[in-house]
Parts: sequence; C-alpha cells; structure tokens
Amino acid sequence: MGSIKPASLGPPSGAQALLAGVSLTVALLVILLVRQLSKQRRPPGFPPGPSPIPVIGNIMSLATEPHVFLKKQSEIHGKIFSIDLGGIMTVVLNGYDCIRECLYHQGEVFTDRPSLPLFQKMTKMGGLLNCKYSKAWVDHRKLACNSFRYFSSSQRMFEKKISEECMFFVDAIDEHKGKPFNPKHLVTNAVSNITNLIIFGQRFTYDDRNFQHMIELFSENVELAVSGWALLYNAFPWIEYVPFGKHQKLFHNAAEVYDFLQQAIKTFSHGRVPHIPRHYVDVYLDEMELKTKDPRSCYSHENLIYSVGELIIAGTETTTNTLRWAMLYMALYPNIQERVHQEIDRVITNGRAPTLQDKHKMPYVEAVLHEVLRFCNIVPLGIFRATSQDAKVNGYTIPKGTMVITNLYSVHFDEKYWNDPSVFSPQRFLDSNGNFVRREAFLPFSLGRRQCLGEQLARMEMFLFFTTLLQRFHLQFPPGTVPTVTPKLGMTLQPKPYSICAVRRQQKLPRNTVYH
Ligand code: HEM
Repeated sequence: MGSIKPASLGPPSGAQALLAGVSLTVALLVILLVRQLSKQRRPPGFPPGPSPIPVIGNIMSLATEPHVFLKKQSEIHGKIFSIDLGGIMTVVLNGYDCIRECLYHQGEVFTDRPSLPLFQKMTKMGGLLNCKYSKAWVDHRKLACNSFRYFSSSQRMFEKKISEECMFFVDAIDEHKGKPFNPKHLVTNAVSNITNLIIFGQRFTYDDRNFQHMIELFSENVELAVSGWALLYNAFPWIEYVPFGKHQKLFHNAAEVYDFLQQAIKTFSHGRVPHIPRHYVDVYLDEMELKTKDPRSCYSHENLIYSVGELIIAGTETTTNTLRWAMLYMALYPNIQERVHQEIDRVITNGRAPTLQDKHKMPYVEAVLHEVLRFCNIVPLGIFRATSQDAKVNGYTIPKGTMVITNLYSVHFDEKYWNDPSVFSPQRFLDSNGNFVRREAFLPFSLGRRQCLGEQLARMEMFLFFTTLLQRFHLQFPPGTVPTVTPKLGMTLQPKPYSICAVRRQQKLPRNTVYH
C-alpha cells in the first residue's frame, strides 16, 4: 500500500508559493508605508507648511526653481515653515531677519550639516564642507582657513599670481579675435587655477584634458546633487540598487573625480620636506603626521581627498558662475558696461594691469559685482544645514538633527530691504555721491560659523578678473542674438551656455603688461 503524505507537510505547490510570496511582499509594503507615513508627520510645535503628497512629500514641487517656490510658500506659511522631502521633515528659513536670527544669533544651534544618505555615500560626513559639526570640522576648517590666509592674502606675491592668470585668461580670449565663443571653459579653468595654486602650488594649462574632464564631472555633480533623483535617494537610499537614474551618474562621477584627486595629491606632494609646506596638501600632510599618535585625530588620506575636492569645487563653481553672469549682464546692459569702462580708464591709466589697490577707487565696479551676486543668487539655497540641538524660533520648536534650508535668494529679494528687487541695478550699492555703500541684507556668502571660508579670495578674484577683462574688451552678443537669463538649476545657479564676442577696445595697451 502506497503511503499518502498529508498535503500540509509536502512541498508547497507553485500557486501556494506564489500566494505566500505575494502576501509577504504586501505585508512588507504595508509596514514600509506605515513607517514612511509616520515619518511624514510634523512633530508637535514644528513650523507649518504645504501639504505633502503621501510617500514623496513635496519633492516634486522643487523640480523647477525651488528657491522661487520656497519664497512663494513663505508668503503663505510665514518666514519659517517646513516641507517634507519624502519623510525628511525640513525647515526652510526665509528673509533676512529670520536667517540672521538663526545663523547669527543662534549660530551654535544651526551649524551642523544633515546626515543625508548622499553626503554619507560621497564623503562619509568627513572632509570639510559636508562634515558634521564636530572637532573634525573645527580642525579641518581651521587648517583650511590658515592655509588660505598663509598662501594667499598674507603673501603679496599671490596677487601677482592672480594677475598672471588674468593675463593668460585675456590672452586666451584674444585668440577668438572678437568672434563668438562660449566663455564657460576658459573662465572655469582660469578661476580654478587660483584655488589650485593654493592647494597644489600649481596651475593647470587651459588644454589639460584630464583636468578639464575632472572639473566637468565635478560641475555636473553640483547640478545632480539637488536633482529629483538625488532627493529621492536621500529619502529612499535603497534606490542605490536601481541600476538607472541620475544618482548612478553622480556616484560614477564622484568615483572618477576621487581617483584623479588621489593621483594629483600623490604627484604634488612628491618631494615634500616636512614643516616647509609649499601648499595646502603639504600643510595637511604635516598636520596628519604630527597627530599620528593622537587617537582623536581626524586627519586622514581619505579626509584629505574629500577636503581637496570640496575646496576645488566650492572655489571654482561659485566664482566662475559669478563672472559668467557678470559678462552676460555687461553685454545685456551696454550703458552699465560703458560706465565700467569709464571708471577703469579713469583709475587704471597707462595700460598697467589692475591691482587690488585700485579696488577702493572703483565704487562702480564694486557696485556691479555686488549687484551680480545679489541678483544672480549663485548659491540660492546655501548649503543644507541641520540643528545641532533643540531650537526655538518664532515660537516654533525644531528638534535636534532637523535639516534646515537657508533660502538666500529670499534675502536678496526681500522687499523689506530692497526696492524693486527684480530689477538689475548696480546703483542700489551707491550713495548720492557715487560712493560704494554696504547693504545689510546681502548674504551671498551666507552667515555664521559655516559661512563661506573663501569669501576674501573670491572677492580678490572677481575684482581682478573682471577689471582685467573689461579693461581690454568690449563685450557684446553675436548680432541678432540675446541669450536667456533663465538660470540652469543646481546647487549653484549658472547661466545657460551662451556665446559672446569680446572685441578689443581701442585703448592703447602695451603688449607686455607691466606688473606693480
Ligand atoms: C562668489 C564666490 C562664492 C560664493 C557666492 C560662495 C558661497 C558660499 C555659500 C553660500 C556657502 C554656504 C555656507 C553655509 O553653510 O551657510 C559657502 C560655503 C563654503 N565655501 Fe564658498 N562661495 C564662494 C567662493 C568660495 C571660494 C573661492 C572658496 C574656496 C576656495 C569657497 C569655499 C567654501 C567652503 C569650503 C565652504 C564650506 C564651509 C564650511 O562648511 O565650513 N567658497 N560658500
């Protein structure tokens, strides 16, 4: 007699296995959904904000011009409100008063960076720019600030080096002989070389393919870092395993860039003599060696790579975009350009190269550069911050670890401080006698302990590049063309690619420029 096994003890049939699989998946999805929806609830006392879509929150609203969208929301919900980035409840600060209250008066509380999966993946929350508010950040920031001061402003030779780069730059532009060209590549390379001098003690020539490629990948990542895919990755890190999507491009670019930087650090630290540093990399390696026995030391080869990368891109992308916008606006407003030319010709006589000494005699140039920074909002949403402890602002409660967006665009378009903010007018930075006046609600470099550490360097570069360029050329668009001023979106706002003609001015300039 054949034995009969009870059905329940035998292997499941195909249909049963399928049913079990489906039930398990549904149960898992329900658990994930409940978990996600609970993350999407605003904690008690939290600032109000727009209603989120279940699961993805307000991510989709940030697809086009997020800074403009967020400013509009502040008109509905108040200067401090919150949005939901797929379960990441985020506070948005708007307007000068609110941003100053948090970043300056409560500076200590708003100095952290959020532990976003993207930052964790890219720099393990180390390096400098993305580093958590910790001893590691304090040490890295101090080291970078000291090196920048030592290798730039304290050395008079450095100004001469910037002037030399300015000459390489205008000579390269001259090669276009007044014909249309896209200035992006040249401006980027020239500006980046100033940071490269501090970091590596070297400049890269304008035809160095490897360097160009590295900068392009980096620049692409600045755009991708705030793309919908990046925001989704922060909310749902498991999409790392989805083989397509812009986040994959971001990871791929970062890996390539880090390889390049690792190689560059090796090359430029070759021949290093301890305690006689030639550049930032040498300073870092000295410090790392000095602290080898200190268990609390945060200096490492990995953090050196991250810091170098962050300094290069923070220094390049921002100043480059400012100068590209400045060129565009000069061609767009010939009357403003004419006044810039007049001031340059009045102050910088005999065709000598501009120097930083000239700056305080050139209020109009200063006003133009300030208006470009205000109007073009190079870093419109700052760099994401986080609260390092529980905070109270305007009666709201913000728990420790909350992500914070500083809408710097809303400061520069704050109607309380600016008349007709949507009009491009350098005049607003001049008094009735034509003297330059500082304006309070002007925060392109942000505020507080995390404020930009490259501000002084950026100001030097912008002035010297801009005046050297305008001293030699008249900028105009190719006949019959006017480029759009709608920006290309990313962490920074940059102009969409445009062509421009740099026509040599009639002013008599000697072939061999004199340096003072
Ligand atoms: C026009 C040029 C520039 C603009 C508009 C600009 C703007 C900014 C802004 C808005 C921040 C965010 C600060 C915050 O968290 O609130 C920042 C941070 C930073 N910037 Fe700049 N920046 C410029 C040039 C530079 C240069 C030339 C360098 C260095 C070579 C640099 C290095 C940095 C670094 C390292 C940080 C992060 C600081 C930290 O987290 O402690 N920037 N910058």
